[in-house]
Amino acid sequence: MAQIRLHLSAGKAEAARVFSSLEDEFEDDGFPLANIEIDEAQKIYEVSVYLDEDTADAGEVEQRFARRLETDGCGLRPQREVLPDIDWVAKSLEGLKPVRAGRFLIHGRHDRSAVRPNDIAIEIEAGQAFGTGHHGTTSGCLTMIEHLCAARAPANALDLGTGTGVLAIALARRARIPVLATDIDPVATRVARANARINGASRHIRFETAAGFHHRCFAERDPFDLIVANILARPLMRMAPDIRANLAAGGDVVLSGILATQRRAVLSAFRLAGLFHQRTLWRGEWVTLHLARSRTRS
Ligand SMILES: C[S@@+](CC[C@H](N)C(=O)[O-])C[C@H]1O[C@@H](n2cnc3c(N)ncnc32)[C@H](O)[C@@H]1O
Repeated sequence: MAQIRLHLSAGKAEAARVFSSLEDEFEDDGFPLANIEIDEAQKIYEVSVYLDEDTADAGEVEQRFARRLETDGCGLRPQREVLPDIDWVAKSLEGLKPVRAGRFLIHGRHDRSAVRPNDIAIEIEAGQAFGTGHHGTTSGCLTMIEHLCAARAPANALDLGTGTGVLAIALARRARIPVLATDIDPVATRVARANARINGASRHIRFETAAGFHHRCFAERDPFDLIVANILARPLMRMAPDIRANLAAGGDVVLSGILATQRRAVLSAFRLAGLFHQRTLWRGEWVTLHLARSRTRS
């Protein structure tokens, strides 16, 4: 349904006074009001009231708006704009188009039709946890997982900081191996567990809430031949010795959540821990790193 916006522009103090007067006038009617700075340099503000085009008494509302301005608006004249009818649900989903990374297609429920025959499709709804595939760190990890799985199949993986569980699900679906997926945030662990169920990956993945490596599940499941951790540079650097200690001989590590400017510092911290750079993927300002226990593997 189209909306009508009645609006006027004024200086800061005048706009605040008009806005407060309109709040008094319309507070019982529930019409949305806004007072937004539209010109920072000249300190010009725009005060608006929004009403649906089919509001029964739209004409009367417009007259009340104009009357208020006559008394409290120093003769300011309102303007009227009809806003086009927008499908807000479709609009909000536009930013969440399916994401491809290697063979993986990460998509929401509304985009099941985008799945092609050879895709490994993972359905994730944007919600309470991080990891819809749209962020460069997640897509970097997915691409790196695809690359590693194609080169040498891992047998026992860890997804540290699982968020929505997207990387754990990708590993389970791609390599059909046991995955331990942990997160410091119990909400994320719950969301990830539900996502694994939706994506038919539950039987491969064990989810635990844990800060770093502080949980007995690591001792029960290590050593891992693939550790994926998309967290942030500083916590990753702190955890470098633990990551190394939980990695099997010949194992691989994929790290992300690292800004390009932090890449050298992260590589140094992990070199000190005995893990060596193999490859970097660049996604905008973010990098995803592949490290291994040997200097020489590709
Ligand atoms: C950037 S998100 C990554 C989510 C998902 N793995 C992805 O790639 O999209 C980082 C996740 O790590 C979790 N996290 C942060 N610090 C952690 C820690 N010390 N131990 C475990 N999880 C942690 C956060 O709660 C968050 O869910």
